[in-house]
Amino acid sequence: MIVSRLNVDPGSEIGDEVHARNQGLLTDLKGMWSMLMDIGSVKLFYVITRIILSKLWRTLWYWNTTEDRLLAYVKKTAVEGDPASVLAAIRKYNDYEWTMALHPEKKLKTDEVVRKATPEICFEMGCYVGLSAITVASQIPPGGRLITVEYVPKIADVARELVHFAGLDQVITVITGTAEDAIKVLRSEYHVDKLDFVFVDHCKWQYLPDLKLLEKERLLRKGTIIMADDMLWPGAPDYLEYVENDPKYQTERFNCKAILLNVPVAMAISVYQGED
Ligand SMILES: C[S@@+](CC[C@H](N)C(=O)[O-])C[C@H]1O[C@@H](n2cnc3c(N)ncnc32)[C@H](O)[C@@H]1O
Repeated sequence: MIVSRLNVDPGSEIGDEVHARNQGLLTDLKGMWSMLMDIGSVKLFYVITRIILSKLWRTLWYWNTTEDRLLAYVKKTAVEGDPASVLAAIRKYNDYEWTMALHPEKKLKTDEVVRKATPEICFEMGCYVGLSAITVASQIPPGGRLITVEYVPKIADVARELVHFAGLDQVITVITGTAEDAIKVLRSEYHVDKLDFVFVDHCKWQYLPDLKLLEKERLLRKGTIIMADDMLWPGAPDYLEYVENDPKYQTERFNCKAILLNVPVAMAISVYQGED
């Protein structure tokens, strides 16, 4: 192609030479590109740029947000009143467009932990559209409940709609606001005495302060399970250091890989050993 654009006859000697040089250049470029892609930060930059550009394109084209599109997709494809089908549709939507919803391996681990623990009173920090909330709510025993907090009002509205669509209004309460503010009113406004299970998945620098606030408000009991996502990437090192070293917690890590980046990620699963 390049040869003909240069107006050189491909069959001629000069044509062959130009063609060979182009091929060499192409191979060099490919080599350089794959070398760059091996460098973690470049790969990270590439993946994030791709996600942002594809989201921007969709947002301008459809003139709505990722969460609006996800909600419409779930309502169109899932069965109303069936949490499993809502979860499957949210997951399927992730194949079309990246969202912040919990990745499949971690969802399975959450299923397992909650099923074994049979917690009645659960609290989540960082609801997003409710994938992890619906996951937890699907596993808790009858009569149990989950209070979840989402900081962005529009996203909290989508989560409420999805919870309603899944038929879980009686089980899940979505609070709009910060986890910190919610913790302060859990006892007075939501009649929580002690929490059996806590899922931590909001902004990483708030993990530790909010955990300490739960301790201070005496909302943890001996045996409360605290599951925290994104331990290694993006990472909450101060939180991990605390739950892995403070004798008030017994912690194990669940290691897996991030889907897009193929980098190691982990969840911390801690059991509170402190006083009630
Ligand atoms: C990683 S997403 C949560 C994903 C969700 N747990 C799931 O698996 O489907 C993090 C969410 O936490 C919310 N968030 C960030 N900081 C927060 C805070 N301080 N309090 C409550 N929500 C917060 C963000 O708006 C975002 O929707």
